[in-house]
Amino acid sequence: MTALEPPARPRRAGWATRLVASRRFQTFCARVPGLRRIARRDGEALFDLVAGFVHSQVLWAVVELRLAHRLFEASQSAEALARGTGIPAARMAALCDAAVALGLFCKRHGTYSLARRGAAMLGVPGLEAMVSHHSVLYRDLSDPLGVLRGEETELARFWPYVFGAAAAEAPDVAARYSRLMTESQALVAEETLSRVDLSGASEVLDVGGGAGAFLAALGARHSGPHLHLFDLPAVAPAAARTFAEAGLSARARITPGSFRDDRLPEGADTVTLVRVLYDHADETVLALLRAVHTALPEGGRLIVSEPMTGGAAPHRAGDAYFAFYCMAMRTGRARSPEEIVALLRRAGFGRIRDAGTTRPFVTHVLDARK
Ligand SMILES: C[S@@+](CC[C@H](N)C(=O)[O-])C[C@H]1O[C@@H](n2cnc3c(N)ncnc32)[C@H](O)[C@@H]1O
Repeated sequence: MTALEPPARPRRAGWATRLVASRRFQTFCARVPGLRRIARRDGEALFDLVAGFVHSQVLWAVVELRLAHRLFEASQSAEALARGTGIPAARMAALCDAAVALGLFCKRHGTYSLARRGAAMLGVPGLEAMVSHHSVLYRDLSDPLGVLRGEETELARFWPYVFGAAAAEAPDVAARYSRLMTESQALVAEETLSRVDLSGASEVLDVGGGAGAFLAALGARHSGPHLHLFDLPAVAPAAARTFAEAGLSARARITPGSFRDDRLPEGADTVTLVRVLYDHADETVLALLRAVHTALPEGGRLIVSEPMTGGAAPHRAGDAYFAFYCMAMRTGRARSPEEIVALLRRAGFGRIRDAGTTRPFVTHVLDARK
């Protein structure tokens, strides 16, 4: 249910649901061809849910030991891969077999090589860094009820700005989270810029723009727009480096500040909020959207890009992953496009277009006009 939908009246489970849930019916299905196939598929899907956490840990171990990189260099035996890891060869073989089963590696005559999916993993910018930092989320999710009840989490400390600008003052902490965001930004920028055309913008203000990766991608794609980044003071030096390295310093400027405490700079005809809203509570988001509305000229444009939930039709990426990730961060939440549209309307935005996504696990884009 989204915040906009009235709740449906509670109904008792229908006869079909009660039938499928009965042990006798399941036993019957296992014997009847046709039904047997459906029952087996359901069984496999349920088992995948049961085993999902273990699959993630296998992936985490593969990333941590850089096995995909080593197999990219040359196919190898488990003995060779085990050397220097402190893991016995037989256990390394078990890990590699698990990676074969998950479609990451291939195995031939006891030698392992990269499967297509394992190779693709190396080609996805930021994926390995994302997997690595998930150890923090997994520790929190070892007590999912605690996360659901809103108890303290380790992940919230990983992203200290969720507690306000002052919490994110340490440059090393800001550098750590900015690096992770920068590495994963390439796909987000690619998806966002394929959904909306920003070539005609005169100045784009990226609020919460982090280390500048989104503006750098925008600047590389379109030569017209001036680039303006707004983020916390601890993050600004990394953005300056990004622009210098991309040869964009002459087109780019940076305003350090907090959107909780400071006015947003004016002058941009387009504002972007990329992976910012889901970190914050509704009141903070509404205040930020109102501030963006004030900063924009009449007809100005706001692009919101971040992973969203499915609303009336929950989906795996938004509802079973990002919603729980945000919950573990404690302050924000993943929202459906409809919920963000409602907040945009309350902030004064009129024409709003859902620019959609082809990859909901990367981002989803909304395009609004003042
Ligand atoms: C999840 S990161 C996204 C960074 C970048 N937009 C991206 O997608 O890679 C959220 C960003 O919002 C910034 N941020 C959080 N609170 C802020 C505040 N009060 N004022 C300005 N920026 C803030 C953080 O420093 C961080 O760079």
